[in-house]
Amino acid sequence: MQVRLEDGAEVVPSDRRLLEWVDPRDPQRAAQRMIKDSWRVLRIQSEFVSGFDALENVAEAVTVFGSARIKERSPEYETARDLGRRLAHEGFAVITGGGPGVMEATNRGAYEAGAESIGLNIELPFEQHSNPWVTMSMNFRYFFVRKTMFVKYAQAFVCLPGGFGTLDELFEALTLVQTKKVLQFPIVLIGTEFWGPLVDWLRNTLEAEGMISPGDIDLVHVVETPAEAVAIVVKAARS
Ligand SMILES: C/C(=C\CNc1ncnc2c1ncn2[C@@H]1O[C@H](COP(=O)(O)O)[C@@H](O)[C@H]1O)CO
Repeated sequence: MQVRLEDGAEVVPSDRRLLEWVDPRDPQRAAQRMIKDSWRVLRIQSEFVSGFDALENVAEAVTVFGSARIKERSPEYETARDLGRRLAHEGFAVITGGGPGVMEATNRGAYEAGAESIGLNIELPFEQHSNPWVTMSMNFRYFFVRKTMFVKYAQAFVCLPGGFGTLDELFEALTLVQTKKVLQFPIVLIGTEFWGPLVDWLRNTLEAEGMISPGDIDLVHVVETPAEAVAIVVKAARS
């Protein structure tokens, strides 16, 4: 499943091939299609099978999201590393996207503390390696298959500051909890200054305009430190 760069060219990831629209009126494009979408389902199925098989014996785990762009030795990196370490000390495995930044730092903290440290990587159009701080690594072709694993094998989500990827993962989790697809699943955001304005907007705009129910906001816990985040996760998991 590894993505390679061929002569510097971008490799087309499987997700893009699946999502691109092929105009059936254009015989040339239709003929160029390497496999039909219907047969692509078998590849998707095999990715679910290998994910379920690899992860079925994971004990209590917490999935951590956050920016792929923060650098080693930055305060944000050290916060994520501290989070990984603290989760490990409480007996949790950590699951991340397996990439750089927050993912690497969290895996590193857990790894250094002797816990199971799982990286669920994703095929991207540019070369992508798993960070080295994992005890188990998988590389997924499809975002939606990988996201299923993030939720299914975790007892909670913790989000550190991040960009589109982190927001996507956060709001997917929120929707699943709001619609009761998953139960008893704490979602904790670390960083009051970073997340505060977003939560204010959720309250003052979404809730005020009736786009979410009163109480939906309570699905997210905003805290300042990894210690506070871990306390929430532990309380929920042990209750
Ligand atoms: C852009 C950079 C690296 C990309 N590599 C990634 N590897 C694995 N997972 C990733 C990567 N980029 C995004 N993700 C997922 O989204 C979240 C972070 O995205 P954000 O936009 O940075 O917030 C993260 O939790 C991953 O699951 C830098 O070299």
